[in-house]
Amino acid sequence: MLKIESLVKSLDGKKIISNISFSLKEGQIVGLIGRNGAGKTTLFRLIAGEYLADHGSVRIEDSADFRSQIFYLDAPDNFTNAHTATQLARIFKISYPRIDIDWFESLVKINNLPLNKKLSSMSKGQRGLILAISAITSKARYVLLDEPLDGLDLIVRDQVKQMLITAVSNSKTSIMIASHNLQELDLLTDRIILLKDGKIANDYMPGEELETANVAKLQMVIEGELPKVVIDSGHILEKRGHLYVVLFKNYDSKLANRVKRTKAQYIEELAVNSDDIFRATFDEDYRLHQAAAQKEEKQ
Ligand SMILES: Nc1ncnc2c1ncn2[C@@H]1O[C@H](COP(=O)(O)OP(=O)(O)OP(=O)(O)O)[C@@H](O)[C@H]1O
Repeated sequence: MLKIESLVKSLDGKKIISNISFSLKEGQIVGLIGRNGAGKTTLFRLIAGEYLADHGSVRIEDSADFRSQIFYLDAPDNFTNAHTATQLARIFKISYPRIDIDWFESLVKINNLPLNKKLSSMSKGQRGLILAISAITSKARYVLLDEPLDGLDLIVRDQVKQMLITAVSNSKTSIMIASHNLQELDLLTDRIILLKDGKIANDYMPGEELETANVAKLQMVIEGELPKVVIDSGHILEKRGHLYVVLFKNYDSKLANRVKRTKAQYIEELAVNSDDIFRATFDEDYRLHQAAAQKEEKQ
């Protein structure tokens, strides 16, 4: 198990990671989400040992061989581009001595990718596939991937996802994926960690968010004026005629009663997903933005 305990990191005098603790179990795919600049890459760099933490620790229980157990490519384009797939596998062997080069080469071939062409002359999707193949065949127990599916077409994304799922189910690998594609993460991951203000704001299993996040998504039919509770505490996600989909955070029994007492003709609770959790977590950012826009309008 990879144990992260009380990690703290400041950059340029600003606290980016502020007391983060969690463990990564074997055989899990974990999503890491947060707004731009939330500290996802910084956290990966700390876990991979590229940054020294100001405080706290990253440990792998039952292993002293730390480096070869964590696969992380920081800004992969920088060095991988200058090499062919065959060369890369041999370079990776220095850091990951257990890399299975035969398996690497067979996966490259199965995916119709060239072994002897520099990555710089491949497309983004082809490079993405080669990096996913490298991560899996490295035999590192913990794989950290920053936006691995970004910019890849649907078919390549499915191929990468298939490889990641096979890797965790066939071995003791554990994969952590930083991504802004929350819908994709909901379907791919066993667990999602949401960063806000340098801390873990939520840690949940997709599909079970409702119990942990206290967020409700209601489909409501409202004719006439919008009820005050919807304006004050809700976030309207959709409107089609009189049909509204409204998100509520901190949805406790008091708020539920206020909603029930409205003149809505029909109310139905819908399943909550990570997009909803994310919006609810950053609700104040919307409201600040709205207030600033209104102020601008008045001037
Ligand atoms: N080398 C650095 N020196 C100073 N500040 C940095 C450095 N790297 C990152 N930061 C700052 O740390 C914060 C977190 O950056 P980080 O790249 O970890 O965020 P992120 O969650 O990965 O963002 P994104 O989703 O946009 O990729 C940002 O405010 C960024 O400006």
